[in-house]
Amino acid sequence: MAFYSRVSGSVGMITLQNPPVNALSAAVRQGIVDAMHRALSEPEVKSVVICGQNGKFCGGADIGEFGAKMTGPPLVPMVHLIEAASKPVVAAIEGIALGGGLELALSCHYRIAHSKARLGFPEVALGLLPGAGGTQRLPRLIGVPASLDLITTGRQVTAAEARQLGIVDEVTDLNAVDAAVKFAQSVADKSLDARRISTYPCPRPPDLDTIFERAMQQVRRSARGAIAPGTCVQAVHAAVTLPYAKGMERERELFSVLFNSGQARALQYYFFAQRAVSRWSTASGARWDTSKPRPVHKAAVIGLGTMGRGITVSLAQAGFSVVAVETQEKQLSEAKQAVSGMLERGAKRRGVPLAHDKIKYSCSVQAVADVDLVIEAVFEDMALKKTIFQQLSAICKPGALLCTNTSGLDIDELASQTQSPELVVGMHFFAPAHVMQLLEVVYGPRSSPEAVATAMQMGKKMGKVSVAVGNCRGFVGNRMLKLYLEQAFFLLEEGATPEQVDQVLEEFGFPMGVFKVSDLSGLDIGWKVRKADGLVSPAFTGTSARIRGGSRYSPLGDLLCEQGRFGQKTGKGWYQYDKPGGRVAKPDPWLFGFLEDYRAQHGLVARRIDHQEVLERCLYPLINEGFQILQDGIAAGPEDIDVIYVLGYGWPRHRGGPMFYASQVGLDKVVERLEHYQQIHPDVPGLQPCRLLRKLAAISNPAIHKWREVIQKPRSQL
Ligand SMILES: CC(C)(COP(=O)(O)OP(=O)(O)OC[C@H]1O[C@@H](n2cnc3c(N)ncnc32)[C@H](O)[C@@H]1OP(=O)(O)O)[C@@H](O)C(=O)NCCC(=O)NCCSC(=O)C[C@@H](O)CCCCCCCCCCCCC(=O)O
Repeated sequence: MAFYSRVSGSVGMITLQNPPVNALSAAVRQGIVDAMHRALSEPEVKSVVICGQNGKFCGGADIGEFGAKMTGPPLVPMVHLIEAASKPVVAAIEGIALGGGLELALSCHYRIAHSKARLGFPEVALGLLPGAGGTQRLPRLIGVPASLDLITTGRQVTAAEARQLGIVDEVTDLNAVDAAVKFAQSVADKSLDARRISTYPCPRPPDLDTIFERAMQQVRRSARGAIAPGTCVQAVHAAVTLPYAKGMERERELFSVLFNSGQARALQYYFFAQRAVSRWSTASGARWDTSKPRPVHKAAVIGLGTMGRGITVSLAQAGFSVVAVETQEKQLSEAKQAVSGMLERGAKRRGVPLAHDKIKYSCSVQAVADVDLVIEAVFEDMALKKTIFQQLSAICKPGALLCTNTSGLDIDELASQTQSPELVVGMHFFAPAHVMQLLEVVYGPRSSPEAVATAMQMGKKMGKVSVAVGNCRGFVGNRMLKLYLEQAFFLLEEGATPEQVDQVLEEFGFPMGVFKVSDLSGLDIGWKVRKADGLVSPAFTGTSARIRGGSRYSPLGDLLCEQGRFGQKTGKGWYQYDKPGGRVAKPDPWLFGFLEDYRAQHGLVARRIDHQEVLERCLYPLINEGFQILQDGIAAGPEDIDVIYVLGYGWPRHRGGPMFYASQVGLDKVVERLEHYQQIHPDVPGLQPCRLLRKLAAISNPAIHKWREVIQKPRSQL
């Protein structure tokens, strides 16, 4: 709701009250409309201030209302009522003015912001455009180029930048509401003729066409199939080419297209999913709200390869004291240099002080004796990790949390090397660890709720989105990825090329197709894992070359590695590059010949494989594995999987994540297509729809938020 009061005798004060972000729910809109009418009708009131409770002006329209039938006064007439008011209205912006919140502020005649406030139009990230006049008022106020930047990217600006752009009239370090009240008194009798933004002419720079062409090209390049950014450009175009009223009609039309799109549904689902994962639970019932994290002041990182360096930077930037350990002298000095460079670049980019003094380097594991938490980040080698965990258990102080950055090894096996297995959890960072937002927090059967809570909180402090997952090979992300990679290899055996498969996946919205990603991360990584698993051996020849454990296996990746083709780093992989370390992937005629010979050798006949098959074969087995993961209780809900895939694996956000995508395709359709492919490839177990998927499909596609009711309670793991 919105609360009306009178201050200093002549100022009507409207306070938005809808915690936590004062979103413009039906009740808030009704409250504002009622309060405006009251303020306008009271003769003693000479001016009005609009502010938000608890230091937050307004987080915009209530996204939770978008799925249901709209009630209450609509937003557009509400902002028109404010702008048309005969008494000056001043917005007192504290904390945030986002989306509809900024539109509300733009309908006021003046805007006073606190210096710590952030302003912006994040609608594009929800698959929308500012639909309450934002696309028409902002260009009139600050011009087309700056408006295009803010509206198409969703970039939020500080109060200082907002002042520079002309969005706010004054910035204060003091109480913004008090400042707004004083300001409102000072303008009480001033004419409002020049204060109604909708009456301003929209500036028309001479190179207008070029500006819009460039904006369109820019959004096409970065949007990867998302429709909202381009539609935002069209809406801003209307502000320049149409009178205000017509521009508003066009904004409404374009908003309606986006509002009713699947992409908006996906992005809004994702918005809530990303927040839902912080309310974690484990298979045994440990929960975020009943588990207390331990205090962590000092942390250690063991192993300063690429991952260890990124984790060190991330910890130091989050304010933790870090002991960074690398036993090889040469590696240690290289790491010091690399970490310094990363910190300097980070400080410059984020405008924060350097965090060099947070880090102490050592080449002895003994240096971690007094830390509260250790993150082991050595090679993916179980024997080595076990030795380190034995050492850590002996060296670390009682109660220290022992974490591993393994990307898929058994947490419990590592825990069993220590005296306190309840203090062992996985903290699986994604490369580059100081940049990527995702953290999989992996609990083993013996990890304590307190240990999980501590790792989850550490992740949050490091600016990560932490997702709690159970212990299994590959955890959630890499376990599902295995099925995706496997199908990509099979498609090559059957006649596809890496370019074809990658193109289909990139058109779907992945930033890079599976083969380009493989070249980037290095083919040798998977090869080492397969070798350790006993899948690579000269013994597998003839008819057994393409079978492991009774199931179909493609040795294509192994064969490339045997040729020294490890991807970008060697200048050759699934593609060729102009030099080792080169970045631009080019089709490689050698590979086509290699694939032909391979097929001939194994009696495979290449066939034409269409776009749809590539997509379904790559995505549906991955999705099916996601259902298996839910069935096994490894992830608590579909949101966990979707967040992992969007933040860790480049799944296009406007498709919501693999589980949301499946819900949109229709679970019965996914089952039907998997069964179809399984009939053709009976030797591929990943094509067999799992029990949970079949069960959900059979009860006619329940909405994704209902799936948890169907997922059976798995057996206790803690
Ligand atoms: C605000 C934040 C920056 C705060 O971040 P912080 O980290 O502090 O906290 P959290 O992110 O964890 O959030 C806390 C809590 O609050 C929930 N929440 C946040 N914002 C909203 C919101 N806007 N609505 C609802 N709930 C919100 C959040 O979910 C958390 O709760 P949870 O229980 O999930 O943990 C940060 O939260 C943030 O960035 N928020 C999003 C801000 C945003 O995107 N704002 C824009 C919203 S969209 C909008 O404003 C649209 C407008 O332009 C105009 C729309 C016109 C409307 C017309 C509607 C007509 C409909 C019919 C049309 C039909 C068309 C046709 O068919 O013709």
